[in-house]
Amino acid sequence: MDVPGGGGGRGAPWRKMSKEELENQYSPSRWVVRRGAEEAMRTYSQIGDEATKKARATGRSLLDMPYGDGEGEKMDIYFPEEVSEALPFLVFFHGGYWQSGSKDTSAFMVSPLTAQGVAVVIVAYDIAPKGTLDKMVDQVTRSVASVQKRYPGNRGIHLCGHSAGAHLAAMMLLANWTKLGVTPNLKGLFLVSGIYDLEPVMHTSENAPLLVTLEDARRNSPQWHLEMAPAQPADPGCRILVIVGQHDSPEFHRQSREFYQALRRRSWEASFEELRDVDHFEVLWNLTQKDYVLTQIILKTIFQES
Ligand SMILES: N[C@@H](CC(=O)c1ccccc1NC=O)C(=O)O
Repeated sequence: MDVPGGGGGRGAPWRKMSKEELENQYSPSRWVVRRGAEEAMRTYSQIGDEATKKARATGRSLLDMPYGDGEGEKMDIYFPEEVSEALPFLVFFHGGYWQSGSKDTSAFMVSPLTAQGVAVVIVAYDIAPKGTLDKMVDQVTRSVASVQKRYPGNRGIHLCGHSAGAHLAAMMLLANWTKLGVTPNLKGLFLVSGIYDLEPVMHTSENAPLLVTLEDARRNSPQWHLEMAPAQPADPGCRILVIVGQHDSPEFHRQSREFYQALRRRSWEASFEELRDVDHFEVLWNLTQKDYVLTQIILKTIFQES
């Protein structure tokens, strides 16, 4: 099979990069502008940890709800004060290159969203080396189906993912819901600083615990499916917002832009947003703030459609 004709094809810029340059492009912490790499990562974990503690201490929640039989197949559900049968849901998948991160430190957006009447679900999945990419995609698919089964009267489910989590969210566009016996009421996707073509990542040190082969990479690349697989009908009721931070690396910008363009070519209702003056991590920790531009975009989108 040939490689995609677009940015992932033979002429893709990453194919001409040295090993060091590729490593650099796919190390988000090396592109932060306001602090050192380690400090940025530390601050990110700290803010995620504090936001999660706050969400668990102050609001109503159901923690560690199983969405499958596996030990790691759990999700935390955070509710707004107002009890309602018909809540809009936002389901979040954390990042960490499919090998770090946890639902227990990823409730960044819970407080500002529950305060406005949105139920927020933070999903755990088996990161590598325990989980493979296929396993993670399957788990995330079942978590979304489980939200729909548990709350059939929901007023729409929006998915949000950061970095590797944006990849998992984007893979939901290819999910076979019929197999799971339920079609989630998907209204939108917020894809934040994501990776949609996994092939370049396969050539970096991040692949050591993942052990992704070229076939795994393609099977699990939404970009590849959009460009190469037979066209699937786009869902006109599902809006997709592809978001990248100004200080994300040029390769992260390229991945987001090309995924957005591929979505548009396949008739998805997609839009693209570059967020001013934020790096790969700040974009997420800013979601703890109700006034942050992305928090406001998410709320506006959810309430326009619910
Ligand atoms: N090793 C990476 C860490 C990283 O990429 C990351 C960390 C936390 C949350 C998301 C991340 N990126 C993609 O999933 C780095 O050097 O930036």
